[in-house]
Amino acid sequence: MTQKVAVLGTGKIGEALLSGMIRGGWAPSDLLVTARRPERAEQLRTRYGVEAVSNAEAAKAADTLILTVKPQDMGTLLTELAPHVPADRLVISGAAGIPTAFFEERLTAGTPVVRVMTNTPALVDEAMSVISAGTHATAGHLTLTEEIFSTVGKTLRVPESQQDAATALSGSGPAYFYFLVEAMTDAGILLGLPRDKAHDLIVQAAIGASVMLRDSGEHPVKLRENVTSPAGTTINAIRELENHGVRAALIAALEAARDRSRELASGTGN
Ligand SMILES: NC(=O)C1=CN([C@@H]2O[C@H](COP(=O)(O)OP(=O)(O)OC[C@H]3O[C@@H](n4cnc5c(N)ncnc54)[C@H](OP(=O)(O)O)[C@@H]3O)[C@@H](O)[C@H]2O)C=CC1
Ligand SMILES: O=C(O)[C@@H]1CCC=N1
Repeated sequence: MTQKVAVLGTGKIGEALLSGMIRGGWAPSDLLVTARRPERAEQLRTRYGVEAVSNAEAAKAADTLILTVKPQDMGTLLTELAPHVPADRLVISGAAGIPTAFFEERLTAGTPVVRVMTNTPALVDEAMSVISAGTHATAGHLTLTEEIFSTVGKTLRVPESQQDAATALSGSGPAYFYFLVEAMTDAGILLGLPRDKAHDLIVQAAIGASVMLRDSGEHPVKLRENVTSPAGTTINAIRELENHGVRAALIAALEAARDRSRELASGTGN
């Protein structure tokens, strides 16, 4: 039986997933989208050849509903949606922080819910999508969720108790790397390089390091040691990073992201 999937609240993450599913072979006729603004609905129709419908219509017509609104908008969306969602629908949440229990409390008793934290590299099919089952989600629901999200990259199942940590590491993760690239490009400017060249040097270093991290099978410490020659240049840089507490700053930063994910659990943003 063909599965019909609806993406509700098709913003950045919803569109990244939608486009990935189409690249992955899903027929646009099996996909529905919803948007808050008519011009956004029209944009999605034109770009992807999908039907844009109301949230209520999506709930009635699709077997699987993927909710990709901001955590602060999830309560309002669920209030609108709940009367229209039969208990045999699979509901997938892509929102940070909000536990599956939040959905289960608001939807018809027994509705299967799966929580997913993906990231923006979905746009280039290099996402990491971290998946957890709610109380009523079966192995089949998890497999279907993996099928959908594997169109945009890798997937990983974790217990829901690890989702806030996963959000801090991989949901927000790309932003930390962009931040580092931005800072190191500034360093290049300080050292007298033109901005475009500094950007290219750092981005290629990041790509090379990423591929080695993924493919070499070596521990990051070993890879770093291989770059760090005795009395060489790298150890001078590493000493400054340690002097400035960069390791401690990163640990504190990810802990703060994990804490914010926990705060978002209420669906109010507070
Ligand atoms: N950005 C990221 O890197 C990641 C985000 N996430 C999660 O994904 C979710 C979406 O984030 P993101 O894509 O960045 O946010 P966006 O604001 O880009 O997308 C959310 C979309 O939902 C629409 N919307 C809000 N309420 C409704 C409604 N009632 N009916 C229909 N559409 C509605 C918004 O419309 P309008 O355009 O009018 O505001 C917007 O287009 C969040 O929950 C976030 O936690 C997860 C992983 C990574
Ligand atoms: O910053 C956020 O809240 C979202 C969730 C993970 C990445 N972006």
